[in-house]
Amino acid sequence: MTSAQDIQTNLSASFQKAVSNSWGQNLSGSPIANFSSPPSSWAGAIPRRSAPKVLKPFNTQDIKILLLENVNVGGQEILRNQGYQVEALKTSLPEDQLIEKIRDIHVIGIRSKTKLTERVLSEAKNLLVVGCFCIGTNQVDLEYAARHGISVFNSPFANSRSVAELVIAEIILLARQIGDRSNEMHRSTWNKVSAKCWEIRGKTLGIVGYGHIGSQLSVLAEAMGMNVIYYDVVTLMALGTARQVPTLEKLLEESDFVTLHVPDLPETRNLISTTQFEHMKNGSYLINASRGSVVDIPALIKASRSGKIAGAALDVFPQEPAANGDYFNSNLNTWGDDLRSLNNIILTPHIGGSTEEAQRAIGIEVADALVRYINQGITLGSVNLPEVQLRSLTLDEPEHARVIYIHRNVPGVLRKVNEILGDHNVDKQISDSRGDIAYLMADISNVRYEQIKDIQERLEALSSRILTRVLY
Ligand SMILES: NC(=O)c1ccc[n+]([C@@H]2O[C@H](COP(=O)([O-])OP(=O)(O)OC[C@H]3O[C@@H](n4cnc5c(N)ncnc54)[C@H](O)[C@@H]3O)[C@@H](O)[C@H]2O)c1
Ligand SMILES: O=C(O)[C@H](O)COP(=O)(O)O
Repeated sequence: MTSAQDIQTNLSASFQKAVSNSWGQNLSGSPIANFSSPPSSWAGAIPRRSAPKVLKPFNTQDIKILLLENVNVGGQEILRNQGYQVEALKTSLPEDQLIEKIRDIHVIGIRSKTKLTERVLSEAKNLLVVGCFCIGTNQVDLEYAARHGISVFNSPFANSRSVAELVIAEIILLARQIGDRSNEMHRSTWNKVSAKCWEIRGKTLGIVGYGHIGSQLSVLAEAMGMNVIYYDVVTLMALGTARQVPTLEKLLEESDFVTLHVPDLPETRNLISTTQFEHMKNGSYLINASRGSVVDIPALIKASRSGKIAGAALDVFPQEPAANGDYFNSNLNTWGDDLRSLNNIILTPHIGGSTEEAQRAIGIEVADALVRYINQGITLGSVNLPEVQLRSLTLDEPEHARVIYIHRNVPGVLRKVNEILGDHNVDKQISDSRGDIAYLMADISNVRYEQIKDIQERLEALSSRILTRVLY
């Protein structure tokens, strides 16, 4: 039988590249399964009569994963238990170091700090998949990734509750000026005041962005006796007695507390700036735990100095340091010192989602999605590729192959693909598209190793190809 090594050696230049994307190039083990003798990663592992065991493709120990920004150990364990090579770092990396590392890896796991720009991704020749171990995906060039067949996953809501709880705490802290009182006590000053300190009962909370976090917050705030209004670009069902208002201006004019829960988008940059502060009630409060780009910080400083707003809580900033340490100063940004000098401004280092519960849940959710994608090509939950799934093949189904063909969504591709696959026994096939990109998954039975090579070569030769993988 032809070995995987032999096949790789004989490949044409273009096929070499394709195989690299489907695990072969630079990997020491077999690029695709040997159908007569299964890979060592699963050979002999399962008693014949046990529940069907999902097939693992290739030698999983050949998969190189880089995890940045202190990804939770629960997630790390899931990946290590697959046999993948996992390097986990506690911080993000400067761009030059990131580029150096990303050249060699198949999978990268990041949080909100690591910027996977076109410049960085264009160096990532072997990269198949990105795991954002957080909610936000604005730090990744999703379109570039999709055009190069790199799937991106995130955890859409595992830290929503943690953020909502932080905001509830901040509403009370701001209303009672707790940050200032605590700072004074730390400097040994006793300053017992009640002027401009309020209960939150009966006050109006204005939520901008009524998604996972905003709606969760709505329920908690109402339970504490607040009136809740919200503004969102889409019409959404109100929870409890909350009420959607038609414009941002209306929300700003009615609210005692304004809290922001929108994604970072071109339309949300500086969503709250000088004009919006003018619309806010005198002596109201602003909370931002969404993205630093959403608030115009110099305008906030002005609104705070003039007494227009009575306080603010900021968890996110336009520039944030890559690691923990003494960084929040004017070396990082021009306004850091001004912010620190203001009264009743609570500053936290992007910890909205930083709880044990949230980080563990995110770690597990994203690591599971990565394993499903690496081992089975399943894109459920992908934020930039079509979501496609076929059931897992088992050891009871020998001589099967799963073909994955990511391609440009242009007319006539399916006919050409099926001319290639049609010579074989295609058990199942599914295809879906998202904008310009389409994802096809087909399970083929009674297929020999040599035939797989032929299928892969022919798919690779199609002009629509972005990436071909053959699993099992
Ligand atoms: N501080 C943290 O640690 C932390 C943690 C989690 C999430 N976040 C940030 O919070 C954001 C919101 O999270 P989520 O899970 O609630 O997101 P989500 O996608 O569930 O909800 C966002 C809502 O904002 C709305 N929206 C979009 N553009 C808008 C606009 N211009 N005006 C008004 N509404 C608009 C959307 O329609 C949606 O309902 C995330 O994108 C992320 O950037 C921060
Ligand atoms: O997008 C998110 O989930 C939050 O901003 C949290 O990001 P982090 O994982 O970097 O703390």
